[in-house]
Amino acid sequence: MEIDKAIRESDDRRLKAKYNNAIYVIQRALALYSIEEVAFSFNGGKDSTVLLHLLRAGHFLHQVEYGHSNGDLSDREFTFPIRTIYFESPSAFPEISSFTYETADSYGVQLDILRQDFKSGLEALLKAKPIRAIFLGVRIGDPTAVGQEQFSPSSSGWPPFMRVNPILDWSYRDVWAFLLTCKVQYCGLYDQGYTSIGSIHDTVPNALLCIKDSAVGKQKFRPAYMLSDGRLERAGRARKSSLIAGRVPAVSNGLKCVEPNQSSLSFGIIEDQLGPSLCRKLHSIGWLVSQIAIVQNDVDSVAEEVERRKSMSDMVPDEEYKEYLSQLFGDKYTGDHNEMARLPEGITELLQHEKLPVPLIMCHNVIVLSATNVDELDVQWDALIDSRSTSLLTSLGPFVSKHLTTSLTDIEVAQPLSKISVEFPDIYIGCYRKSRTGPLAITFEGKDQEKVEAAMEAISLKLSSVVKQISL
Ligand SMILES: Cc1cc2nc3c(=O)[nH]c(=O)nc-3n(C[C@H](O)[C@H](O)[C@H](O)COP(=O)(O)O)c2cc1C
Ligand SMILES: Nc1ncnc2c1ncn2[C@@H]1O[C@H](COP(=O)(O)OP(=O)(O)OP(=O)(O)O)[C@@H](O)[C@H]1O
Ligand SMILES: [Mg+2]
Repeated sequence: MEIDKAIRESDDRRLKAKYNNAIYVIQRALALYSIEEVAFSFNGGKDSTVLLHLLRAGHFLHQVEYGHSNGDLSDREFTFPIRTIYFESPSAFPEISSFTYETADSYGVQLDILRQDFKSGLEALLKAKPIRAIFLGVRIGDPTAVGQEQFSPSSSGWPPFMRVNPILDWSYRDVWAFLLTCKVQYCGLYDQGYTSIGSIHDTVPNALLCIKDSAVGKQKFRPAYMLSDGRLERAGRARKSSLIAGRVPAVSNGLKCVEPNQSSLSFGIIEDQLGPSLCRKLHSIGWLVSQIAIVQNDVDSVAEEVERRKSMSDMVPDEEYKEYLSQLFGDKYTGDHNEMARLPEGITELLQHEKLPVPLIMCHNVIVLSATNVDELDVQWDALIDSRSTSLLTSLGPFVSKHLTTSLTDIEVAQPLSKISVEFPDIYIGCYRKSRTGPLAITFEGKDQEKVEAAMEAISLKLSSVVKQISL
């Protein structure tokens, strides 16, 4: 089986682990349900293309395991036995529709075409067929994945069936690693900068892949697999709603910051001022920021990112917060603002302060700051520090920083520095050069002043012995 062989021969250990897990889920589903009771929801997108090939491999391995095949069958002799449904829509990209049909043809997939909306189509299908489980190419970053597991019953209000999500835990990189390793065809739109494909009305190529072709003066895009930050996969998809513009700009659990993309921050149209400002503030009270994430400014994207950082449940309307908003907006308080009152379920505290028109939100170890500019951030930060009601902020002492400069080259300082960083594991050592030929500045940061000074002395000694060796 060519897919199984390609993965086994690859030396990408992460991909192998993801593949094995997905195959395990598929095989469990095939053991739990008969072949007539399962269906595959295929739409020609990259995730469902991955799933198609996983299902081909999973079914093949299942057959071998149960002794129905000796494993010698050529893949093309194999008719794909799982009922496959495609919800065809007039607003689908023609490239996606034709890829879906062509792929089905190539792999012996019999397509059941449904032309209703998802819910009505599934209701009709489940009445007519004994289907009990449906395979979907949903992944954890998708807005619809929130709260789902690899086996998740359909939601209430939907006909009853089991949603089986074998690639739920796959990242954007995993998807591309699989498609490229297995050398399978995918829809050509992904080579034109599309990174996630919805309808023709809400999808454009991902601006992060744009290359300006100066000769012709028109835009060109790199292929989807070149997008380095998979979290921005949906940057080419229009937002479902613009209900909460300006809300929830910064979330920090002490080590990570999430910043919704305001006014196309992520496209470089405006300069990010909140991120650096918040980093400085966190640093001043002893926190290190290890990551800043920029996400779309909508409820789903923020919830997903928070979910990734700290497992937290769905966004639900919060009455107390709604009350604050209605006081703030008075008569202008509309349905849209109701959306703004959606907070993560399991919220632990609303942090009130006289200087804040609306309280800050704290959920477990995540603090949500709702500033839209640096001035507002200052006010919210002061209120947060002032209240000191969170142990997140109180337990840490500030950093002590020292630095020295040297005219030695990077290569000459590399070895002494790595020795010192082993000797002083709790001191953060960094290097930077303001210009390529200028002196190298070495910074030392830590909570214990004596240790910072000891590390600096130790490196000075080591560097001066390098200088002596050079001058000898
Ligand atoms: C086979 C299948 C099963 C689905 N099951 C559910 C479900 O149980 N609950 C739900 O809220 N949406 C379900 N959906 C809808 C998807 O979550 C859908 O992608 C989402 O509502 C957004 O669709 P849109 O982006 O096309 O508007 C299902 C869709 C498909 C194709
Ligand atoms: N029109 C459709 N017909 C059948 N299944 C669908 C349809 N739209 C979505 N699905 C199912 O939902 C899954 C998730 O859709 P989603 O759009 O997130 O992924 P994709 O289309 O496979 O890839 P991409 O994120 O690149 O668009 C699909 O993999 C597929 O299983
Ligand atoms: Mg899609």
